[in-house]
Amino acid sequence: MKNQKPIQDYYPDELSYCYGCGRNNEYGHHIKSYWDGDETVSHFTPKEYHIAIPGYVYGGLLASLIDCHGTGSAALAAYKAENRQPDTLPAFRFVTASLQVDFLKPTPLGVELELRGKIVEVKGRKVITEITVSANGEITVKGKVVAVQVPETFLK
Ligand SMILES: CCCCCCCC(=O)SCCNC(=O)CCNC(=O)[C@H](O)C(C)(C)COP(=O)(O)OP(=O)(O)OC[C@H]1O[C@@H](n2cnc3c(N)ncnc32)[C@H](O)[C@@H]1OP(=O)(O)O
Repeated sequence: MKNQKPIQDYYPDELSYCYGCGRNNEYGHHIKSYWDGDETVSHFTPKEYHIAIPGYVYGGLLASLIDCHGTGSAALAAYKAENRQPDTLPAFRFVTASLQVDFLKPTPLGVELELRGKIVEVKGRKVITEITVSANGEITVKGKVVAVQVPETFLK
């Protein structure tokens, strides 16, 4: 992970406005995803206004983190499957087809969260990942993301 550029920093400017991961969205979360061995990793510290009930993180935010770490992990996995670097062409860009989230325990506010992704399947235009969210070393949320390469028709 050291000295690695996050996959989102390879997205072109016009695809970098996503609320979850777009570096050009001043209101967004700016999620960054990296390889850590065979897993992907991302860190995020919720703000105090990302609150559900006092002391705990809002579930919609947690789903959003899983969503964008999932699509970022999908892009990382697609390059790896072709043994290519992320600055090579053709570029892999993914959108979310399906997002499943299980909230196992309340997620405490005020600490850094760690997201870890496992690549479950890389098949054709589709990548499936399983993502966990941990707080204080304990998994509080699990998710599954089906990401599909952005069709040409999506890009205006
Ligand atoms: C680059 C910066 C991106 C940042 C992204 C951030 C994350 C987001 O929030 S993206 C926004 C939310 N997502 C969307 O708006 C997507 C809307 N949906 C779509 O555009 C389309 O349904 C799309 C592109 C996902 C899939 O359509 P299409 O390209 O026709 O896929 P299609 O050929 O039918 O299916 C491809 C594979 O995906 C699977 N798949 C498609 N949809 C789903 C689904 N909902 N659930 C499970 N699997 C699915 C298919 O079964 C198929 O798998 P297989 O190859 O094994 O048969």
